[in-house]
Amino acid sequence: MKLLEVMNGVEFTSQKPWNEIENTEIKDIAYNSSKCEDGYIFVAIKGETVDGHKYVKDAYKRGTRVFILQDDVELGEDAIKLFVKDSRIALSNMSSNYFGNPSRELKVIGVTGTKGKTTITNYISEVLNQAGINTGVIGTNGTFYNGKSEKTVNTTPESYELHRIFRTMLDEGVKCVSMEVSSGGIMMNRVEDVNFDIGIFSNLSPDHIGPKEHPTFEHYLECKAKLFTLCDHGIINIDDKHAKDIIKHATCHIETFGIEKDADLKAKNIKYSRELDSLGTSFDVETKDDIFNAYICSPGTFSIYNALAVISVCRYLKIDQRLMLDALKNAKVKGRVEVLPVLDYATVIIDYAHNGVSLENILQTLKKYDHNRLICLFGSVGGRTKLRRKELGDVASRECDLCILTGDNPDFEDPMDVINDIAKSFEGSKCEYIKVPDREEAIIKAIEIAKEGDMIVFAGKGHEEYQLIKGERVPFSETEIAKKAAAKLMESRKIMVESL
Ligand SMILES: CC(=O)N[C@H]1[C@@H](OP(=O)(O)OP(=O)(O)OC[C@H]2O[C@@H](n3ccc(=O)[nH]c3=O)[C@H](O)[C@@H]2O)O[C@H](CO)[C@@H](O)[C@@H]1O[C@H](C)C(=O)N[C@@H](C)C(=O)N[C@H](CCC(=O)O)C(=O)O
Ligand SMILES: Nc1ncnc2c1ncn2[C@@H]1O[C@H](COP(=O)(O)OP(=O)(O)OP(=O)(O)O)[C@@H](O)[C@H]1O
Repeated sequence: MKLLEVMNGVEFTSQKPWNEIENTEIKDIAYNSSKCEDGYIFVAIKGETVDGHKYVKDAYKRGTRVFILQDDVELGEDAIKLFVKDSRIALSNMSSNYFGNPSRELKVIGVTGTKGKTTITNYISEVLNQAGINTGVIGTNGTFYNGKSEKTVNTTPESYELHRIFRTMLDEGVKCVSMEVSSGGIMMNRVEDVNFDIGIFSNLSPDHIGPKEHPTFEHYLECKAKLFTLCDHGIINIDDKHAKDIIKHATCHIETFGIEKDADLKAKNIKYSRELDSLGTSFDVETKDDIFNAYICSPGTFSIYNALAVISVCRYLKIDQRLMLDALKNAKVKGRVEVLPVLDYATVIIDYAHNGVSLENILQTLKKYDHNRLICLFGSVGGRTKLRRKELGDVASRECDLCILTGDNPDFEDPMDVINDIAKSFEGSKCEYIKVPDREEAIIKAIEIAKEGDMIVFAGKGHEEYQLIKGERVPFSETEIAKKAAAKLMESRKIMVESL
């Protein structure tokens, strides 16, 4: 490919004459020097940890001769240096060009917000696929299309990976992509050149504020709001207290959904139901010219908000209403309020809630269903802010009858130290608690102590199939452990009954 085709739309200056740049062909783009070889362009990014300009010489040694730079670096005479104002923005533009601007040929739906991104993107894909629109997903749980999957390092991949994935999906017949748009992804210009058709805002609360992330809450909000300058049609949760701020920044057409405030799509007459393998919610959806009933096999108010976002998308894309409602009825997301039908006398749920806000949401939601005790098994990640431990402990000790404090990705920290931090929240609380640092033992304990009508939540790990211990991802499946423990328990009870 010609270098100039890749640079289309990127402003740059160079130390080389135009004819030399014009005649240069390139094989590929790399933003990590270790991937560089002859024929590549190396994009030097000033990172959060290191300055990519440090690795320019390494890329040169590997045979690369074309460089995108913000600062000058001394190199051999044969190097072509293209100077840009911002390497990340240049990488985004170049990646889109290199892969043939695939997002322009796809319908791209971006979902942003503090909570609900993974759930909404996956619901959209399930519903659209069932309606016959081949839809792929990109987000925290990975990349999925046509039954294939790929792991992602970031919720919103780096621009080069993103456009590569779009290209592959497009070549394999995908028509629509439902993707999570993190504030970090927007801050790092990963989605700058994505042609979004629809943007969705779920909600906003303080998160990702700190070193290497957002300096302030306002910055976090502005990053989220930027999505609504990159899309044609914005779908906004009007009940969120920051909806107005998001709309204020938007340049796209806006449509709203909600439960409390006036909205283009409003849920009413909410009813909850509890089955062995699901916690369901039924509600009426009212628009200015229609009213219909919807059912989802997921509990609580936040699930209704997620469903309203999906219904808004389907209406915008003119999906048949019957098809949409049928698909929504069965839509499930791994590790998001996932009911494990392992015990026939108690409800066991796996959920990804790992901060105060989401744990409070799920626990308060579950309390709305008939239950005996509300039991929560949780921990908090090692080596990170102690504030999260306090938030989680405060919420769980307030909302639950019993908590099992355990390990959750302890990494290099002793899980007991994390547990002891969390336990401080239980001083003076009516909620009982036990400490079981090994998460597998904790799950077995939870299954053993379950009584008729109990509601038990394993919070924090959600879809994760590992436990992070001393820098290593050790395979770990909550589902498998719970299944085995329940089967063993049932077997021992059967033996006891038979021996009577
Ligand atoms: C702190 C942070 O955000 N880091 C992200 C960032 O890496 P970075 O800029 O820090 O990279 P760096 O390590 O400083 O290196 C700078 C440059 O030198 C290059 N390099 C480095 C070493 C070498 O030998 N050769 C070389 O060329 C690197 O490839 C890079 O281009 O850019 C990388 C590529 O886009 C990301 O993978 C990486 O995400 C890390 C893994 C991360 O944890 N990010 C989190 C904060 C994040 O982005 N989270 C959001 C979700 C949260 C939200 O809602 O905001 C997400 O979308 O995942
Ligand atoms: N709309 C929502 N509002 C509040 N909480 C939600 C919502 N949807 C899901 N949750 C809760 O938050 C947890 C994470 O949900 P989900 O993974 O969909 O959000 P996310 O935005 O992708 O989060 P993260 O950035 O942490 O990956 C769920 O397990 C559930 O407990």
